[in-house]
Amino acid sequence: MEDLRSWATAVLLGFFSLFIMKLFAYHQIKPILPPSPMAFPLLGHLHLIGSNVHQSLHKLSTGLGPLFHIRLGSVPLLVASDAATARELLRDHEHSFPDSFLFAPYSDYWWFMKKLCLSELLGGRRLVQLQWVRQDEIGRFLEMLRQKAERREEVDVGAELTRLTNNVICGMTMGRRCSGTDGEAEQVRRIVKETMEKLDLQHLKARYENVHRRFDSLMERILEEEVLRTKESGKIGADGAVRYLLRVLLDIAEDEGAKMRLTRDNIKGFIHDLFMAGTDTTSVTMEWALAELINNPAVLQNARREIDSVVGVSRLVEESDIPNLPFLQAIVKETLRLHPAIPILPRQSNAPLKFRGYDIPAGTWIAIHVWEIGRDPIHWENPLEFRPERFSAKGRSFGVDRRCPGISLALQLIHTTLANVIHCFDLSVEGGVVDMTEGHGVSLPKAHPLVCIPKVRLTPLLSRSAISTSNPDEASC
Ligand code: HEM
Repeated sequence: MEDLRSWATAVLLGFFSLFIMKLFAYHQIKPILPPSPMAFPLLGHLHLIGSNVHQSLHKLSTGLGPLFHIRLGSVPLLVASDAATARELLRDHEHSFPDSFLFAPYSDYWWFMKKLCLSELLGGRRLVQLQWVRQDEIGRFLEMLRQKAERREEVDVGAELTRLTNNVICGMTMGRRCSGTDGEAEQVRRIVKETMEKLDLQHLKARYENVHRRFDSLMERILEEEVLRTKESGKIGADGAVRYLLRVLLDIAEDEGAKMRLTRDNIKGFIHDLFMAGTDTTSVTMEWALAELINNPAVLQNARREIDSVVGVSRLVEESDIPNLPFLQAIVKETLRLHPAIPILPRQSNAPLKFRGYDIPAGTWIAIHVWEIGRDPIHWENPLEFRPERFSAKGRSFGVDRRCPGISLALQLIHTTLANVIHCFDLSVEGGVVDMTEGHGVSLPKAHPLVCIPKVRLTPLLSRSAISTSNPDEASC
């Protein structure tokens, strides 16, 4: 009996100490996480996320504050939705978020491609060298508007701006006009559009197979043509003509002694990423800007006055005019504030981190809520109003696009296109006011296309002869 009692006591003591140890371990290990709403098992907070992810996250931050966490299925997501939190997170923990948004994670390959991108496509010298591509495409765009105006036809401005941007990137990367009889630009445009529509926060890096396959076969055809063209015409660029990015990449792929060995898949993936990163972001920004200008005629008049006084009324606006058009630049900044082409900037932490006393596990996705930061009433007076004057004060800026290698190209194209449309046309929509509802998609498109009826304001400028389309390297296109 005595044995039984001491045995039972020992078992009880064992259970008790196990319980104490578990309790201790639980409090030791359980991370302290930022606020979070009630979650469902397995689903987590998926039920709280609608088709407009940035708006769903905005609703959540209204209740939970500027730093909260949710779980999308098994994917943990930390959301930073005010400027101070985002700045602190990016500044103090930048080394914990090494993944690049589009390209492969930081690696020798990433650095190599990024350097190449800057030296052969998006850097200052190359931008100047390929200015004629932008000028030519803007000329064609203006001419299309003129013809539509003459015929009093409607224009789907967003679709035309996407075509323009696409043709510029096509022309600058591959030295060819992709638009035209073979409709390649159209195909690229549709593929990029589908990819952008299908990407969402739960599939940040998802590449849908059929979209990929179609891009792949299109690029394969272009690569074959490029190889054939070089065989026929010898090494392009040897005579000082422009070697386009595609040619540079093919040369590296063919060079057995090259430091970085590139495969055809690398080349196709790289070009795909450039289209993905550059097309919709740029065209959607121009479309929102024009929509805002139609809805804000006083701002439009100010912009027009500025352009008329700097450029006059007898020529088109050129890239070299842009530094002298500060109000136009303010219009673009204000557009990016209210309608950021990337409303949520994603990062992923590669190591556990401590932030404001919270434990953020490794592998957590971080969402910098750019859209909400741009509408924060603490920083912006009447944040929902389109008031470019707020950027007229020197030094005021907006945007988290430090790591965007294409931003100089995008701004050149956006400023020059907008300036010329403002200068040469009056755009109006049925009913007089543009519906500004946001649609779905990563690049914050409009819910309803901007369909306008253009009217020519400065007639003599827009005959094709007035638009310089001089391609210094015409033979290679
Ligand atoms: C208004 C137009 C544009 C906006 C608002 C924009 C914005 C951004 C942003 C916010 C990022 C992410 C940066 C980060 O992760 O911190 C990015 C990345 C990138 N952008 Fe842009 N972008 C625009 C146009 C372009 C254009 C025209 C190109 C090139 C043709 C381009 C190429 C890229 C590339 C390659 C990346 C990935 C960089 C990396 O992974 O490190 N972008 N852009």
